[in-house]
Amino acid sequence: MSTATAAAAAASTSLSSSTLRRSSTSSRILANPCRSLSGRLLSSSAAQFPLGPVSAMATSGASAEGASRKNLLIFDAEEDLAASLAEHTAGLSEKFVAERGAFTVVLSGGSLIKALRKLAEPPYLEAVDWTRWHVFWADERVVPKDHADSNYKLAMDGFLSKVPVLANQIYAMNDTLAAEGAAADYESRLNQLIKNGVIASSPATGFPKFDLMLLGMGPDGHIASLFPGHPIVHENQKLVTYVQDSPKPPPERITFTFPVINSSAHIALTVTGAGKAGAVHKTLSGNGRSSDLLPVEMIEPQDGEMTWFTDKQAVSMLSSL
Ligand SMILES: O=C(O)[C@H](O)[C@@H](O)[C@H](O)[C@H](O)COP(=O)(O)O
Repeated sequence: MSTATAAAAAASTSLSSSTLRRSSTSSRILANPCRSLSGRLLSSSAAQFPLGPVSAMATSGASAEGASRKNLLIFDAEEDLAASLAEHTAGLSEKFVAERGAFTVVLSGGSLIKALRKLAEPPYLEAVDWTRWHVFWADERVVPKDHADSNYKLAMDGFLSKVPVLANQIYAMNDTLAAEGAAADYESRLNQLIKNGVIASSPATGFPKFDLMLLGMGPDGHIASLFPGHPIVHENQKLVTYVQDSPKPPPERITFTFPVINSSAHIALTVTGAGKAGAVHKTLSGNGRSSDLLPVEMIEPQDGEMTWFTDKQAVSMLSSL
C-alpha cells in the first residue's frame, strides 16, 4: 500500500465518526475522480476522503440516479494538485465529448488558472479534443477585457491562449456594458446556448447544467463573486447577477448564481494555502447554522459531483486528519 493510500485508508476510518461528516441529505461516495483519457482509474497522489455519510450503495462504487457526491483530495504539493486537476478535467472532457459532443467548462479567477497549467502540456495538449470545448466564466470583473483585473485576460494569458480552443467558443462577458447590463447580456447568451443544446439543462432544477465548474475560494469563504453576507447569495431566479460593492477589488462584478452553480454535473473547487484553513474547517466540520453559512458552505450539487482539490495547509485546521 502506498503512503498516500495508507493515509487515505487510515483517515477514512477515522472519518466515519469525525468532524468531516456533513449534515447533508445526500449519499456520498468515495470516488477517485482521476481517470486516464481512456477512462481507466489511476492512482492519485492525494489522500482522498468521502464527505458525509457513506451508504451501502456508495461503498460498492455504484452511484444513484439523482444523488450528489462530494469528495476531498489533499495533496502534499501544489505540483501534484495541478497534475490531478488536469487529469480530472481531461477525463471529464473525454466523457462529455463522447456522450454529448461538447464539453461546457466554467472558469473563475484567482490562483485556479495557474493550477490548470498542466492541461496545456503533454499529454493533454494533444489528447484533449479542444475543438469541443465551450468556455464560460462563473464570474467576471466589470473591466475591459485587456485590463489587468480581467478574469478573461487572466485565463487567456495563463491557459486559453496555449490550447486550441475555438475563439468563437470562448464566451467572455460583454465589456462594453455596465454591471447590470453585462449580467443580463451574459444570461441571455446562456439561454440561447441552452436552446440550441450547447449547454445542457438540469432535469432536477431546470437551470443550466454545466459539465464542469472550476471554482476557487477566497479566505472569507466566497466563491465566484458570491461574498459572505451579500444578498445576491439568495438569488434564486436569475442565472447571472451582479455586485457593485465587492469586498475584494475591483468592486463591480458579474457572477453565476447558486442555482446555476449547484446544477452543475461536476464542480472542482481548488483551495490552497493556510489563509483558507478557517473557511475550509467551518465548511467541512459542518457546524454552520443555516443563518450564517459561508458561500462555500452553500455549494450543494443537486445532481452532480463535487471534488475539493486542497493542500495540507488548507486543511490544517481539520482535527481528524
Ligand atoms: O474573480 C475572482 O476574484 C474569483 O473568481 C474568485 O472567486 C476567486 O476564485 C477566489 O477569490 C479565489 O482566488 P485565489 O485562489 O486567488 O485565492
